[in-house]
Amino acid sequence: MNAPESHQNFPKERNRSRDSVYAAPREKIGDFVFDETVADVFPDMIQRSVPGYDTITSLIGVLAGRYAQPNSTCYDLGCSLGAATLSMRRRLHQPGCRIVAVDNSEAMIRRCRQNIDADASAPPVDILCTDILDVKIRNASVVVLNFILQFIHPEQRLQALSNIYQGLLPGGILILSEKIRFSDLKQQTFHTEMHYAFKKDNGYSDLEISQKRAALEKVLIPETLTEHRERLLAAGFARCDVWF
Ligand SMILES: C[S@@+](CC[C@H](N)C(=O)[O-])C[C@H]1O[C@@H](n2cnc3c(N)ncnc32)[C@H](O)[C@@H]1O
Ligand SMILES: O=C(O)C(=O)C[C@]1(C(=O)O)C=C[C@@H](O)C=C1
Repeated sequence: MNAPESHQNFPKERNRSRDSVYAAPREKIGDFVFDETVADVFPDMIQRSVPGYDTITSLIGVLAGRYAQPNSTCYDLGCSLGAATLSMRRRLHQPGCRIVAVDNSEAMIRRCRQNIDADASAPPVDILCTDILDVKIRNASVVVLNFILQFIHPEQRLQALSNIYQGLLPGGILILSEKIRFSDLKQQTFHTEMHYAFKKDNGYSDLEISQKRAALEKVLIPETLTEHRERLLAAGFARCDVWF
């Protein structure tokens, strides 16, 4: 398939707005929220902030094409503008498959609907504006959590994963992407510095990086790979493999 060079999982006409949400100095930094301002620039923001985002999102579609089962449902939980939904939709060839895309931000869901409407792929998509903790997962062959578990309160994460596990068909998969934390201080410092360097290289200023970091501090709670692994096994998953 042809993949345009940037924001390849979003329709072209929604690619243009550049993220300058944290560019101007702020007296007080409130908690980060997925509101209209963020939704407007989201394709640019996430691509310039998350190393590997486009590759991961494209490969979610490849994984769905491989693991989706006929007459089953693929879930995109915390779908934002529908990038993972579109990536899966374009690669699902199994008969009777549908996608359920869920996000609790109205600003995101409104734009997600426009993106799905503008896409001509065949599998039906249901778009729900609700909390992923309130969604009963049923008859699922593929469930995607692409950079969203990190925004769920840590005490609610086991419940979220157990709910997903209970709704998965035999042979079904959960694809989980997260920003991770390292328990070794030197390793954590190295990765933090690399992440800042990535953002600077993508045109963010020191002020933008530090103001956004302050806004995310209490909202995006990363955990170690071990914590994720142990929780996935506690939720019932038979195995947990790092694929990227
Ligand atoms: C970093 S974005 C996810 C990116 C998206 N999955 C993608 O592939 O482009 C996190 C999203 O999770 C949503 N979110 C956060 N907490 C949520 C919750 N409890 N229920 C539903 N959506 C939630 C936010 O509104 C936001 O759109
Ligand atoms: O960790 C950061 O600094 C980020 O910017 C990451 C992150 C994310 O992983 O969701 C945070 C919020 C935005 O939605 C885009 C990217």
